[in-house]
Parts: sequence; C-alpha cells; structure tokens
Amino acid sequence: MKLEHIGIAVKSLETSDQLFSRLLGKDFYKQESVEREGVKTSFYKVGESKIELLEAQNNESAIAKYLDKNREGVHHLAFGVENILEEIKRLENAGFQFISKEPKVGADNKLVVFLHPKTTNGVLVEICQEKN
Ligand SMILES: CC[C@H](C(=O)O)C(=O)SCCNC(=O)CCNC(=O)[C@H](O)C(C)(C)COP(=O)(O)OP(=O)(O)OC[C@H]1O[C@@H](n2cnc3c(N)ncnc32)[C@H](O)[C@@H]1OP(=O)(O)O
Ligand SMILES: [Co+2]
Repeated sequence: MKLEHIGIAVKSLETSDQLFSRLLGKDFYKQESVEREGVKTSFYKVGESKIELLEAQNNESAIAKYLDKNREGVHHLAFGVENILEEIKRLENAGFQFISKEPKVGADNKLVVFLHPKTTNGVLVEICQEKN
C-alpha cells in the first residue's frame, strides 16, 4: 500500500492551479473530469505521490456538498493497492465500512472505492488500484 494521492477540494481549479504550480514549481501533468463524481481534477506529481485538486462541476458533486459545509482544503487521502478486491475483503474483515464496495472508474486510470469517514477516524479514505 502507498500514499497514491492527497485530494484537495478547491472552489476554482484555475485559481488553485496557479497557486500549486507556484508552490510545487511545476505544472499539473494531467487534467481530467470524472462525470460520475461531478468533478474536474488537476494532478501534480510530488515524489512518489501526487496532489489531486478537485473542483465541483455541479451541485450534486460530493465536492460541492463538502465545500457547502467546509473551507477549501484536504478532502481525502488515497491509498494505492495492488489488488483492490483483496483489499476490500481485508478492510471489511478489519471492521471498516465502505460507502460503496463496488470499485468504480476514478481519475488517472484507477479503480476506486471509498471508506466512510465515520470508520476511519474522520478522514475520508479512497482505496485505488491501477486499471489494467
Ligand atoms: C473518483 C474520482 C477522484 C479520484 O481520485 O479518482 C476522486 O477522488 S472523487 C472525490 C469526491 N468523491 C467522493 O468523495 C466520493 C465519496 N464521498 C461520499 O460519498 C460523500 O462525500 C460522504 C458519504 C463521505 C459524505 O457525504 P454526505 O452526503 O453524507 O455528507 P455529509 O456532509 O452529511 O457528511 C456526513 C458525515 O461525513 C463527514 N464528511 C463528509 N465529507 C468528509 C470528508 N471529505 N472528510 C471527512 N469527513 C467527511 C461529515 O463531516 C459528516 O460527519 P458528521 O460527524 O456526521 O457531521
Ligand atoms: Co481521489
């Protein structure tokens, strides 16, 4: 398992891209929209890990709802695993609760599931695996 990315909820990708490019001294390597999640993302490589900036594309988006109640900032931690189905079994046996147990297509060529923050010490956790 590795820290695959840190997801940061932002109001404006354009504004935050300028800030993070200045902060990291590099531009995003990819921008991608995930229709199902109603988000547009920018990805920045930071060593072995990544920063994922997320802007809501509609009011139904989890990011929109999050920003209705919270200021911009760290939204989730994503852990990369070799086999997401095995990891789901291990985590379920370990007592963690999933928002949905069915892996879905995420951004940056991944399959993703999310654990509910009420079972992860208040931190929204994404589990992701490279799509073959
Ligand atoms: C997949 C594309 C991309 C990728 O990397 O590939 C992404 O990362 S997309 C990221 C955006 N999508 C998601 O976050 C999907 C999973 N999230 C959800 O399903 C919801 O956001 C959920 C279930 C975590 C919360 O939704 P809900 O409608 O229940 O919102 P509430 O405001 O009522 O929150 C309930 C409860 O959870 C706490 N909460 C909500 N969001 C977070 C968060 N990001 N981190 C920590 N805690 C969170 C909230 O404070 C409430 O707690 P309570 O004690 O009940 O007040
Ligand atoms: Co993510």
